[in-house]
Amino acid sequence: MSHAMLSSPILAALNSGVIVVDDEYNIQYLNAFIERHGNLQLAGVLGKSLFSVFADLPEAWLKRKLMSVLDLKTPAFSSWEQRQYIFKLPHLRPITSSSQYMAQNCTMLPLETGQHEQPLICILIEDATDAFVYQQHLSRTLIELEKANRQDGLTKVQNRRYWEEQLKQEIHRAQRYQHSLSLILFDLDKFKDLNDKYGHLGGDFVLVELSSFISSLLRDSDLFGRYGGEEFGIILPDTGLDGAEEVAERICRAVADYPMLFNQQTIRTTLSIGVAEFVPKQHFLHDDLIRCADMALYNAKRSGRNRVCCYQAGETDYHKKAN
Ligand SMILES: Nc1nc2c(ncn2[C@@H]2O[C@H](COP(=O)(O)OP(=O)(O)OP(=O)(O)O)[C@@H](O)[C@H]2O)c(=O)[nH]1
Repeated sequence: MSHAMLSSPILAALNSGVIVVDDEYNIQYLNAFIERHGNLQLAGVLGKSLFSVFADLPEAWLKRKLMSVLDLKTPAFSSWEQRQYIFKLPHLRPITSSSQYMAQNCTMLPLETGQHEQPLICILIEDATDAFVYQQHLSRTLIELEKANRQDGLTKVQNRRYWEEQLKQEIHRAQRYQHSLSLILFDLDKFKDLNDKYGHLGGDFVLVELSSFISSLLRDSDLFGRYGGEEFGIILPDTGLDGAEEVAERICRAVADYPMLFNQQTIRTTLSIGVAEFVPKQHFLHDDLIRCADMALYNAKRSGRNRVCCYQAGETDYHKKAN
């Protein structure tokens, strides 16, 4: 293949990279695109090893690829999805991306040469940075959407739908592996009065503040969700009734002692908390566990609020809700 053909104006003007190497990986040609992005001149690298000119190439991998192109006389490919880039070339876009390097689709082609001429391989480098950045945005958006789908919009703890799904899964796990599992349900005391006194924004502020404060008191493995207006649930995997009661007592005391500053006013509130333990028996569903914790919660309301009540086995009905 003549050098004149390799340096045709079309190759020079191409908006993709072209590098030609021989069977010893020495550079026989590279076009203006590579000169520009790689900050080098063809004259300065002609005949030099590809691997000495481009430091950081995945040498063993690329040699294997190029060898197979020569041996099989068929093209080989590498897409940015498999390997973000082969040649460490900076991209020239004023865009924000997690990478400063050009994402690339590369094609390695065997070039037809005369029988007695040295075999050549052409490496085509297509700039795929736009696709890479678009894909990054898309993945980030999907992660955010997925998170939003699980979160309560106001308090950022799990929303009811997701939290109940978690409870079903944890019950399934506890059944299967005979693990203990407990549930805490709590409700803010006299929240209606708080709303009346500080306005709905004050009420919202308290829900957000307490959610964040209570989250900080829990283990990473505990699952905290908003069950309804001012009612929340915490699933405690691998925790029996005594352990759950201890956690509930700690939360109850910490919240009662937690002053919240809203519009230069200090707000204090308390919780009524019900605790129930999962009973590993057949047909015990997540609804049953919620019902047991709910009974205990209403007992806590009934017996004066700002306290923890545990569900006692055998209780079968709600005590009347306190006024
Ligand atoms: N600010 C605010 N208030 C809410 C929200 N969801 C529910 N509420 C209010 O919470 C109050 C709950 O009142 P009740 O069910 O009577 O209970 P309570 O006043 O807390 O009294 P006890 O539970 O018996 O201690 C209602 O006034 C609801 O409007 C919310 O997202 N933001």
